[in-house]
Amino acid sequence: SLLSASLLGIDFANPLLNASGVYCRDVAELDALAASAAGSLVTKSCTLLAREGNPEPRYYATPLGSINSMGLPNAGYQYYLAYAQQHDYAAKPLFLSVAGLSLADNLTMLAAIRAADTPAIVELNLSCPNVPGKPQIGYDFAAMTAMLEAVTQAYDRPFGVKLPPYFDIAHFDEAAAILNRFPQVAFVTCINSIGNALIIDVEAESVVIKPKDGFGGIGGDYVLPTALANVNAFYRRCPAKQIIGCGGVTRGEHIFMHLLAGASLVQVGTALYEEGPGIFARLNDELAELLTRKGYRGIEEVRGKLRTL
Ligand SMILES: O=C(O)c1[nH]c(=O)[nH]c(=O)c1Cl
Repeated sequence: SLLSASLLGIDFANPLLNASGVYCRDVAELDALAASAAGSLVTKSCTLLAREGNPEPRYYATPLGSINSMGLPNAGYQYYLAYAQQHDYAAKPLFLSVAGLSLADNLTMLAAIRAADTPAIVELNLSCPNVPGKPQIGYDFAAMTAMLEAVTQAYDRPFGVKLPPYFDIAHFDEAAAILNRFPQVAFVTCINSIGNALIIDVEAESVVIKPKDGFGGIGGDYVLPTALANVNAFYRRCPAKQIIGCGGVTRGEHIFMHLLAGASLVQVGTALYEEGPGIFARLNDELAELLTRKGYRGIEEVRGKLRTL
């Protein structure tokens, strides 16, 4: 139908899902997403052991978006694997986001996920922490290569990677060249939050979140152009892979932009946090109205059709 989407040969009723980390940390939230108009859902990035995460306030929203330094609070990978094993895949697909604190942790989690033999699709979060003092994995190309070499040995199913935003053409080139060495990396999710931003409250003359002296990843309106550029950069450079867009979606026309840029599915983070799962019905309606007004019969006709001048 009009909004039907496809990834890894799997059918989706529509291209929308949550961004990992938003509205997906416990069963109640995951069940609410499963019951919503979202075409699929992804779990909070998990670690080997459960984590409380950073002290609060660790999330703050402004009229233009959000800032967070959650610190990977999650119930531990077995919790999300158990959820994946009871999920009704006939209703909608489910993604498991994995963000091990070490390569060893990722290998342990992926081996368990593989052994469970669930239909869940793995999204490997490369914005996970690296050795202290070194940049996150997504910004350490040697570590990223080593991680993918080890993961593709341990996990023999197609999976995807969640990338941080890049801002330099040479970085798009280098990151894509690494990913293209791994055909098993079947999709790329662009982008994670733009890291280490700082939001200031003038009234209080203060930062707005407690961890890291107020430094945190931003999402929302702040990041839409960067998200679209990363979607299109990897769409152009990775013709054998699919792209999941993430960043800056608050209205149907933003989903349309992500589709034009090359996205097959589109994730919603900050706007979902602020509006709740009802947002998916609104966004699907707005997207359907836009597609119909423009004479499209399906989102497949839109994907990657961005014109240049
Ligand atoms: O602080 C977090 O939990 C977090 N926050 C983000 O904005 N992206 C991530 O990938 C993670 Cl893991």
